[in-house]
Amino acid sequence: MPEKPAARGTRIAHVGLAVRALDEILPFYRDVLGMPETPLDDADGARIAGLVAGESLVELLEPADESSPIGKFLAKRGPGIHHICFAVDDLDGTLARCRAAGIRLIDERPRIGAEGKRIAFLHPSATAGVLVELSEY
Ligand SMILES: CC[C@@H](C(=O)O)C(=O)SCCNC(=O)CCNC(=O)[C@H](O)C(C)(C)COP(=O)(O)OP(=O)(O)OC[C@H]1O[C@@H](n2cnc3c(N)ncnc32)[C@H](O)[C@@H]1OP(=O)(O)O
Ligand SMILES: [Co+2]
Repeated sequence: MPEKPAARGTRIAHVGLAVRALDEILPFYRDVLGMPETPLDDADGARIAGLVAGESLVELLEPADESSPIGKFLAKRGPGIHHICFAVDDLDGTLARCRAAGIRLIDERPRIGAEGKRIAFLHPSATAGVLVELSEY
Protein backbone atom coordinates (compact mmCIF):
# COMPACT_ATOMS: atom_id res chain seq x y z
CA MET A 1 0.00 0.00 0.00
CA PRO A 2 1.69 3.30 -1.11
CA GLU A 3 2.43 5.61 1.83
CA LYS A 4 -0.08 8.51 2.05
CA PRO A 5 1.91 11.79 1.69
CA ALA A 6 2.20 13.68 4.98
CA ALA A 7 -0.50 16.33 5.28
CA ARG A 8 0.85 19.70 4.22
CA GLY A 9 -2.08 21.78 5.35
CA THR A 10 -4.28 24.17 3.40
CA ARG A 11 -2.38 26.90 1.60
CA ILE A 12 -3.22 29.73 -0.78
CA ALA A 13 -2.57 28.27 -4.23
CA HIS A 14 -3.43 31.41 -6.15
CA VAL A 15 -5.42 34.61 -6.19
CA GLY A 16 -7.38 35.11 -9.39
CA LEU A 17 -7.55 38.67 -10.76
CA ALA A 18 -10.03 39.59 -13.51
CA VAL A 19 -8.37 41.91 -16.03
CA ARG A 20 -9.55 43.44 -19.32
CA ALA A 21 -6.28 42.67 -21.15
CA LEU A 22 -3.29 40.63 -19.96
CA ASP A 23 -0.89 42.82 -21.94
CA GLU A 24 -2.06 45.92 -20.07
CA ILE A 25 -1.26 44.67 -16.57
CA LEU A 26 1.23 41.80 -16.99
CA PRO A 27 4.23 44.23 -17.29
CA PHE A 28 3.35 45.65 -13.86
CA TYR A 29 3.50 42.30 -12.06
CA ARG A 30 6.37 40.87 -14.13
CA ASP A 31 8.62 43.89 -14.76
CA VAL A 32 7.80 46.39 -12.01
CA LEU A 33 7.22 43.90 -9.18
CA GLY A 34 9.70 41.38 -10.62
CA MET A 35 7.38 38.38 -10.30
CA PRO A 36 8.51 35.49 -12.52
CA GLU A 37 5.93 34.39 -15.09
CA THR A 38 4.86 30.74 -15.08
CA PRO A 39 2.85 29.08 -17.87
CA LEU A 40 -0.81 28.28 -17.13
CA ASP A 41 -3.34 26.65 -19.43
CA ASP A 42 -6.21 28.80 -20.71
CA ALA A 43 -9.43 27.52 -19.16
CA ASP A 44 -13.04 28.42 -18.52
CA GLY A 45 -13.17 30.92 -21.39
CA ALA A 46 -10.20 32.85 -20.04
CA ARG A 47 -6.67 33.56 -21.24
CA ILE A 48 -4.62 33.02 -18.10
CA ALA A 49 -1.16 34.26 -17.08
CA GLY A 50 0.56 33.11 -13.87
CA LEU A 51 3.01 35.11 -11.77
CA VAL A 52 4.94 33.50 -8.93
CA ALA A 53 4.39 34.98 -5.46
CA GLY A 54 6.38 32.76 -3.11
CA GLU A 55 4.50 29.49 -2.59
CA SER A 56 1.44 30.95 -4.35
CA LEU A 57 0.56 32.41 -7.73
CA VAL A 58 -1.23 35.46 -8.99
CA GLU A 59 -3.53 34.24 -11.76
CA LEU A 60 -4.39 36.99 -14.27
CA LEU A 61 -7.62 36.18 -16.12
CA GLU A 62 -8.61 37.89 -19.38
CA PRO A 63 -12.01 36.87 -20.81
CA ALA A 64 -11.99 35.14 -24.20
CA ASP A 65 -15.62 36.20 -24.62
CA GLU A 66 -18.29 38.19 -22.82
CA SER A 67 -20.34 35.13 -21.88
CA SER A 68 -17.45 33.59 -19.94
CA PRO A 69 -17.42 33.81 -16.11
CA ILE A 70 -14.68 36.47 -16.29
CA GLY A 71 -16.50 38.34 -19.08
CA LYS A 72 -19.68 38.47 -16.99
CA PHE A 73 -17.73 39.49 -13.89
CA LEU A 74 -16.02 42.35 -15.72
CA ALA A 75 -19.30 43.54 -17.22
CA LYS A 76 -20.86 43.74 -13.76
CA ARG A 77 -17.97 44.70 -11.50
CA GLY A 78 -15.02 45.73 -13.64
CA PRO A 79 -11.45 44.52 -13.09
CA GLY A 80 -10.40 43.34 -9.64
CA ILE A 81 -9.95 40.39 -7.33
CA HIS A 82 -12.06 37.54 -8.69
CA HIS A 83 -11.38 34.49 -6.51
CA ILE A 84 -9.00 32.84 -4.11
CA CYS A 85 -7.83 29.27 -4.56
CA PHE A 86 -6.84 27.07 -1.62
CA ALA A 87 -4.80 23.91 -2.17
CA VAL A 88 -6.05 21.20 0.17
CA ASP A 89 -4.57 17.83 1.06
CA ASP A 90 -7.75 15.89 0.30
CA LEU A 91 -9.97 17.59 -2.29
CA ASP A 92 -12.66 14.90 -2.30
CA GLY A 93 -12.76 14.80 1.49
CA THR A 94 -12.97 18.59 1.68
CA LEU A 95 -15.84 18.64 -0.83
CA ALA A 96 -17.62 15.96 1.20
CA ARG A 97 -17.23 18.14 4.33
CA CYS A 98 -18.55 21.15 2.38
CA ARG A 99 -21.61 19.14 1.33
CA ALA A 100 -22.16 17.93 4.88
CA ALA A 101 -21.91 21.54 6.11
CA GLY A 102 -24.48 22.67 3.54
CA ILE A 103 -21.94 24.74 1.60
CA ARG A 104 -23.32 25.24 -1.93
CA LEU A 105 -20.93 23.79 -4.52
CA ILE A 106 -20.57 25.18 -8.03
CA ASP A 107 -18.67 22.05 -9.12
CA GLU A 108 -20.27 18.89 -7.75
CA ARG A 109 -17.37 17.01 -9.32
CA PRO A 110 -13.82 18.35 -9.57
CA ARG A 111 -12.55 19.35 -13.00
CA ILE A 112 -9.09 20.13 -14.34
CA GLY A 113 -7.86 23.68 -13.80
CA ALA A 114 -5.21 25.91 -15.36
CA GLU A 115 -2.40 24.26 -13.38
CA GLY A 116 -3.47 20.84 -14.67
CA LYS A 117 -4.78 19.86 -11.23
CA ARG A 118 -8.27 18.91 -10.09
CA ILE A 119 -10.21 21.95 -8.86
CA ALA A 120 -13.73 22.75 -7.69
CA PHE A 121 -15.47 26.06 -6.95
CA LEU A 122 -17.76 26.85 -4.02
CA HIS A 123 -20.61 29.32 -4.45
CA PRO A 124 -19.86 32.78 -3.03
CA SER A 125 -23.32 32.89 -1.41
CA ALA A 126 -22.05 30.19 0.97
CA THR A 127 -18.65 31.73 1.70
CA ALA A 128 -19.46 35.29 2.78
CA GLY A 129 -19.24 36.72 -0.73
CA VAL A 130 -15.82 35.30 -1.66
CA LEU A 131 -15.55 33.02 -4.68
CA VAL A 132 -13.49 30.14 -3.31
CA GLU A 133 -11.74 27.62 -5.54
CA LEU A 134 -10.33 24.44 -4.05
CA SER A 135 -7.42 22.61 -5.66
CA GLU A 136 -5.62 19.37 -4.95
CA TYR A 137 -1.97 19.92 -4.11
C1 LIG B 1 -10.84 26.42 -14.38
C2 LIG B 1 -9.70 27.38 -14.25
C3 LIG B 1 -9.61 27.93 -12.84
C4 LIG B 1 -8.16 27.74 -12.33
O1 LIG B 1 -7.57 26.75 -12.80
O2 LIG B 1 -7.67 28.48 -11.50
C5 LIG B 1 -10.04 29.36 -12.74
O3 LIG B 1 -9.76 30.06 -11.80
S1 LIG B 1 -11.04 29.93 -14.03
C6 LIG B 1 -11.89 31.37 -13.24
C7 LIG B 1 -13.23 31.61 -13.93
N1 LIG B 1 -14.16 30.53 -13.66
C8 LIG B 1 -15.04 30.63 -12.61
O4 LIG B 1 -15.12 31.62 -11.90
C9 LIG B 1 -15.93 29.42 -12.40
C10 LIG B 1 -16.82 29.59 -11.19
N2 LIG B 1 -17.68 30.76 -11.35
C11 LIG B 1 -19.01 30.62 -11.64
O5 LIG B 1 -19.54 29.54 -11.75
C12 LIG B 1 -19.81 31.91 -11.78
O6 LIG B 1 -18.92 32.95 -12.12
C13 LIG B 1 -20.57 32.32 -10.47
C14 LIG B 1 -19.61 32.60 -9.32
C15 LIG B 1 -21.57 31.21 -10.10
C16 LIG B 1 -21.33 33.60 -10.77
O7 LIG B 1 -22.16 33.31 -11.87
P1 LIG B 1 -22.87 34.50 -12.69
O8 LIG B 1 -23.58 33.90 -13.84
O9 LIG B 1 -21.88 35.58 -12.98
O10 LIG B 1 -23.99 34.94 -11.70
P2 LIG B 1 -24.24 36.31 -11.00
O11 LIG B 1 -23.47 37.43 -11.60
O12 LIG B 1 -25.71 36.43 -10.93
O13 LIG B 1 -23.64 36.06 -9.56
C17 LIG B 1 -24.39 35.30 -8.62
C18 LIG B 1 -24.01 35.87 -7.27
O14 LIG B 1 -22.59 35.62 -7.08
C19 LIG B 1 -21.93 36.86 -6.91
N3 LIG B 1 -20.65 36.73 -7.58
C20 LIG B 1 -20.43 36.49 -8.90
N4 LIG B 1 -19.09 36.41 -9.13
C21 LIG B 1 -18.48 36.60 -7.94
C22 LIG B 1 -17.11 36.65 -7.51
N5 LIG B 1 -16.12 36.46 -8.37
N6 LIG B 1 -16.84 36.88 -6.20
C23 LIG B 1 -17.85 37.06 -5.31
N7 LIG B 1 -19.19 37.05 -5.63
C24 LIG B 1 -19.47 36.81 -6.94
C25 LIG B 1 -22.81 37.91 -7.55
O15 LIG B 1 -22.55 39.17 -6.97
C26 LIG B 1 -24.17 37.38 -7.20
O16 LIG B 1 -24.42 37.68 -5.85
P3 LIG B 1 -25.82 38.35 -5.46
O17 LIG B 1 -25.88 39.62 -6.27
O18 LIG B 1 -25.71 38.57 -3.98
O19 LIG B 1 -26.86 37.34 -5.90
CO1 LIG C 1 -8.33 29.94 -10.27
